[in-house]
Amino acid sequence: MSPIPKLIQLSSGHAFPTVGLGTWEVPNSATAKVVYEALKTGYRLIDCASLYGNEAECGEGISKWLDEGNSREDVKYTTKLWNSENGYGNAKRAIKRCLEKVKQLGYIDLLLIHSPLEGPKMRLETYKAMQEAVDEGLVKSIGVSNYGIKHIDELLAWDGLKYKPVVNQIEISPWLMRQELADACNERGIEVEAYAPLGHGGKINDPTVTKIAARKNVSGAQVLIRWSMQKKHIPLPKTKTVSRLAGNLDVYSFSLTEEEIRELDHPKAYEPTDWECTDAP
Ligand SMILES: NC(=O)C1=CN([C@@H]2O[C@H](COP(=O)(O)OP(=O)(O)OC[C@H]3O[C@@H](n4cnc5c(N)ncnc54)[C@H](OP(=O)(O)O)[C@@H]3O)[C@@H](O)[C@H]2O)C=CC1
Ligand SMILES: O=C1Nc2ccccc2C1=O
Repeated sequence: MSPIPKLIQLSSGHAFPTVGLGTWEVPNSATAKVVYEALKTGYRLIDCASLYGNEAECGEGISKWLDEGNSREDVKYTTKLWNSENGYGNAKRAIKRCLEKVKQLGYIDLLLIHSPLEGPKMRLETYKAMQEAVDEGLVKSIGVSNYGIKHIDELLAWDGLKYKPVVNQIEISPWLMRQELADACNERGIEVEAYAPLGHGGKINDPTVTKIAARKNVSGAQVLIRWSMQKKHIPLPKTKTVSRLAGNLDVYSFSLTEEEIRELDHPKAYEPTDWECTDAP
């Protein structure tokens, strides 16, 4: 297969890394160091959310790396508006709060609506505030998370749409393939970001994963991250363990065969590890 590039271009025109670091449940006391070490290791995408409570610490880790002479354009920082931050005025205030937490960065690269759960009116009002944040230069690109096809099509059909969502961040792994949703995103020019690509850590020691990992002389985590990349997702593996960072990013120099991909695929499985709201009304 042809090599997977380190960067792709989003529909907003901005470059975006093909693997990122998840930061959910990274303790506040560890976040700045993990993020800084991740950037030194070569990560260029940090995924956070107002829900996670460690936005300021992510900003601290990124700033430390920038202070060493690195370029702001080379790192992408994502955050997400939580359900309670939906609604036009509410979202406007929340966006300011998000930016205030990482003010050294100057802007947010990618802002997502965390879920569709608040219903059609709130979803579109929130998105209106997000679009205005792009116009105000607070945010570079906007997108959605946990959206099903009907939520995406609602947004694409909205007469107020000015900036298409660049990504849909959803849980996808070999045990939750969501092929129809992923295909629909791709057909609409929306990149799929894969959260919980390691099954929240629970699939790293799966027997098939372990067998393939041994054959390739890589770790189980690397096999799962590479599976995600070969499905054209942008995986967001999380680790709070500095010694695991390098391995989880060392996923560009080997590839899985079509046969190995087939062995890993579980198209009939349905094993979400977090929440499920792609089917919300
Ligand atoms: N938009 C949304 O609704 C959601 C978004 N997300 C995003 O996706 C990210 C990733 O998902 P997450 O649920 O955290 O789960 P992951 O699938 O990334 O798994 C993380 C777990 O795997 C462990 N792990 C990581 N690397 C290795 C390794 N090389 N060897 C052994 N164990 C390893 C981690 O342990 P340790 O940390 O102890 O090293 C942790 O327990 C989140 O952090 C968040 O940024 C996640 C859920 C929902
Ligand atoms: O990373 C996350 N873990 C979660 C668990 C429940 C709801 C949202 C999330 C996240 O965004």
